[in-house]
Amino acid sequence: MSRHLRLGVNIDHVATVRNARGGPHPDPLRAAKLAAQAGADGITAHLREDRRHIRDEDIARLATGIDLPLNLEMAATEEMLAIALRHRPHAACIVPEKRTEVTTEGGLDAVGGFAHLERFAQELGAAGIRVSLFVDPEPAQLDAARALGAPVVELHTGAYCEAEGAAREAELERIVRAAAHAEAIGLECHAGHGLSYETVGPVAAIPTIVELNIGHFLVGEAIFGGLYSAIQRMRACMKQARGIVGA
Ligand SMILES: CC(=O)[C@@H](O)[C@H](O)COP(=O)(O)O
Ligand SMILES: NCC(=O)COP(=O)(O)O
Repeated sequence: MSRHLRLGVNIDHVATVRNARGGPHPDPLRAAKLAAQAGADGITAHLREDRRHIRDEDIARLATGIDLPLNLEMAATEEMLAIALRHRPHAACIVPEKRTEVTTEGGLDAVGGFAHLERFAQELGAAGIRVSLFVDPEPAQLDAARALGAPVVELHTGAYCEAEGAAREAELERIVRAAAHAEAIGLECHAGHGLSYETVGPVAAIPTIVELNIGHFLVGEAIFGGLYSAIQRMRACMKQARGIVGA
């Protein structure tokens, strides 16, 4: 196993704060550059169809303005496919979207949506973009991702983070099993959604997970101690869980 666990910092909610006043501040690109200085391995941005946070011009600026790999989260729509093909991010993570949801409520249904997703996975992959599917930790979903030719899955950790006590342990067990299944069938395994200092450790300790994407909690913590320090503390939690000395 690779002991280094990559941290992708999701800067969506910097844009949420910016959009509250309609001006340019705070700038997600500036946040992305700061995240790089603080030790992020990548930047994640979700261009929602309703543009509630990240906007088209943010993706254009991130695609050329940062030295880190950009992971574009996108719904499987023609509009988003065209944007991804125009900007050619390092990776594209296909996510489900419901217009009225407060946040991404669950994973993509790669089994039921197989026929629809096939062309998106194929066209993104053919353009040299690393395709990832954001799925619930269910083996059948991983099998479908594999059959679609996606090299990567990102396991939705929202249910684990929201649960408490025995229910959280059960959700963690689902993630552990799914991560093992991902490795068994040759998929690179990422995880994310809702992770915090409190919840990150057990997920970071799963040896077959190689990347975590974390956003909302870090941006929230930035209010109290700054983004740089929030990222560094998250990084330390991840290293500690991975057994890296000096965390
Ligand atoms: C897919 C995912 O987990 C993130 O992109 C997250 O959804 C971003 O925040 P919102 O769900 O609030 O848009
Ligand atoms: N794909 C998950 C992600 O990018 C970050 O989710 P969150 O930490 O903002 O909930």
